[in-house]
Amino acid sequence: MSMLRLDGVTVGFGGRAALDAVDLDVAEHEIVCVLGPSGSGKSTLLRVVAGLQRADAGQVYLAGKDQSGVPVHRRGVGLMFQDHQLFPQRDVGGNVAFGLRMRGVARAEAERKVAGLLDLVGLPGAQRRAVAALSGGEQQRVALARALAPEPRLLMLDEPLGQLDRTLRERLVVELRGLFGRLGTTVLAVTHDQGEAFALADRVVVMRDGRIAQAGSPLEVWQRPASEFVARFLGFDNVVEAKVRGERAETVWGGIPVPTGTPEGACRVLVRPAGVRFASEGLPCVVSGRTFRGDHVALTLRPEAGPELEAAAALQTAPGVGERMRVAFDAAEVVVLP
Ligand SMILES: Nc1ncnc2c1ncn2[C@@H]1O[C@H](COP(=O)(O)OP(=O)(O)OP(=O)(O)O)[C@@H](O)[C@H]1O
Repeated sequence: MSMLRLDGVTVGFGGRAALDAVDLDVAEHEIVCVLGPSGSGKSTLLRVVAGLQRADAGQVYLAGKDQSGVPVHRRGVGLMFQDHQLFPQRDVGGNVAFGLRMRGVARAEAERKVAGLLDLVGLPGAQRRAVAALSGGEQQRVALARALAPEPRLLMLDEPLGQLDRTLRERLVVELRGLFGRLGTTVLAVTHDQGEAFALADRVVVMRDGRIAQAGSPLEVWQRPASEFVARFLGFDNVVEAKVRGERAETVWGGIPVPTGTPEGACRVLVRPAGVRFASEGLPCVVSGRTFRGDHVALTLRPEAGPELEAAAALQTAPGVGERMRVAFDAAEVVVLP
């Protein structure tokens, strides 16, 4: 069943569409991450679903019911914002219990629930701790427990891990995915960090100028970016003008193999860095940059002609800046862009 459905939702600010006829379905128990550059409409999307922002056109449905005119507190959605907005004067328990007390849950029941949630987010027994004395990551967990407490049918997260350092984010993202899976929570999260989105989501939605540029599983979007915009947003910059003839695309980098059935004629072609292979014959290049990436070395190659190329090399054998080599392209890593 569809937990959330947006049908042609449009929101305009001063003649400009922050959301432009957006259609989106989120299934029950699904985790959907919305990605996109600054100003693409991600926060507006969350706000319109929460009821904090009115749609100029289109409908929002929650569990099949049109939400037009339904106020925020009656939508049954949980919200967690970037700056997690904990109440500094309340202790951890008071913060997590907030939504429960608002709903008139009895004290003993609320206390039992708070204890369970704190266990769940990895802060067992933290009820009486002062919020101000917690680390950023601990505060984030408290905010999450608070958002989960009323058992929202849809949990919405706006840059949930935004202010945390990378190591903590990478750990929390794994924990969150596990937690949502165990609870069966339906999640709509917004982030500008693609690593976070790809690690958390069952499905990613890439936005551009108020529209959905692509939606699909992390693997689909990663392997088959639907446009040059999505490809570059994901950090793939090996894009070149091409003319397809048969199973080859002629480019300034020379011939690039393309999948059988690719339409003939002009297009643009993306070669993922993994598909740029050192070869005895092929395009002559000079290494112009070299960046250590932990498990590999990212190389920038300057070819004889055309834009620079990015390649990945093994740590032990990566060439140095200034070295000359030839490269060939692997068909499996080539994507033909419309
Ligand atoms: N209350 C508002 N009044 C006027 N314009 C707004 C308002 N809220 C958003 N906008 C505009 O709508 C567009 C989309 O904004 P939105 O905050 O949804 O983008 P975003 O993708 O969440 O960006 P960011 O990643 O920077 O948070 C932007 O051009 C923004 O300036």
